[in-house]
Amino acid sequence: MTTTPAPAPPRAATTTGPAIELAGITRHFGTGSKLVRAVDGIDLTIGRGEIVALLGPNGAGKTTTLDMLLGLSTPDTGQVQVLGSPARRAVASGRIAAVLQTGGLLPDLTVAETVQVIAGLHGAKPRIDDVMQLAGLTDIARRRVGKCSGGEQQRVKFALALLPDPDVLVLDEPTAGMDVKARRRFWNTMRESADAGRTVVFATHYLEEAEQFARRTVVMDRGRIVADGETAHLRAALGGRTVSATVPDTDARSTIADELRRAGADEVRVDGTRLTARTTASDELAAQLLAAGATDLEITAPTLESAFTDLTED
Ligand SMILES: Nc1ncnc2c1ncn2[C@@H]1O[C@H](COP(=O)(O)OP(=O)(O)OP(=O)(O)O)[C@@H](O)[C@H]1O
Repeated sequence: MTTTPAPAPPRAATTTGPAIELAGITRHFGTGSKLVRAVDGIDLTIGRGEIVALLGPNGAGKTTTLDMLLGLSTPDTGQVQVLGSPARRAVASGRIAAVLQTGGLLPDLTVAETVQVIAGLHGAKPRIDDVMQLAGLTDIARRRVGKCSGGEQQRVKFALALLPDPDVLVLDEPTAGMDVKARRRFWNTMRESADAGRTVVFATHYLEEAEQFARRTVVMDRGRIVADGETAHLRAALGGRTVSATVPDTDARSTIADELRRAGADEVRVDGTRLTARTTASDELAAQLLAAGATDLEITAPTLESAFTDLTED
């Protein structure tokens, strides 16, 4: 039996309330001395249209969290709501879809055939052309999936996830194994999709992806959320900024370096005429250096990599 899908309601017309709500979620594996608390009490609310990076080291609990979000596993305790419904109902109605690390594609089908078969199952044939284009697959439509690179296969999975026109898209390390060019291409495509108002949650090990793509970053470690905020704020709030300048005047250089050390600035270094320090008062230090005749002033924010290391270190 074939069914014609009802036209999707405009995204803005769906009910109000958050896209995702996790309340008091826990999930463990094993027992006794082998007990692993993969998710150890997570509360997380994600609004509609937000793009959120879930960042954390191996084993932090990201995949376990996303699996519960997708109804693939059930929390031991706590509630998962997606667009106001239990996760499984949201998945069944195509309102949430995912690009996961696991889950194979059939290698003997071409890219176009793969998309057509799944579109048939979803009753989404009218969306095939749009989705092929959005996922950047038009040029490789006739290639067998088995001959596609890792990055191209991820784009095929992305296309399949877009077929039901989901409101929420979940991506678990979608660019793992892609080279820099493929990664950039993937995120450009994703950005277009997100601009259409979708909520996007992605787990990543690539810290620059969180910086470039997500306004909000949730950092997980050992099953817990250890930081949650605007990606730029998270970066700036942690560790201040590194200020570096050439200070030709020897007395001024050593006076400023001594003052910085007394004030508790980190990593105060003097290499020849170059003075470098990490401080939370970077504007004040920059003004002081310029007043002392400094040149070649540089101020750099820490990378998320170093912010993340600071956060997750004991
Ligand atoms: N099915 C399972 N059986 C036993 N332990 C599991 C199972 N799934 C996950 N774990 C454990 O739960 C913890 C969290 O794993 P999870 O895969 O959620 O982390 P992650 O943050 O996604 O890691 P990665 O970045 O490596 O994918 C890890 O210690 C992992 O070994």
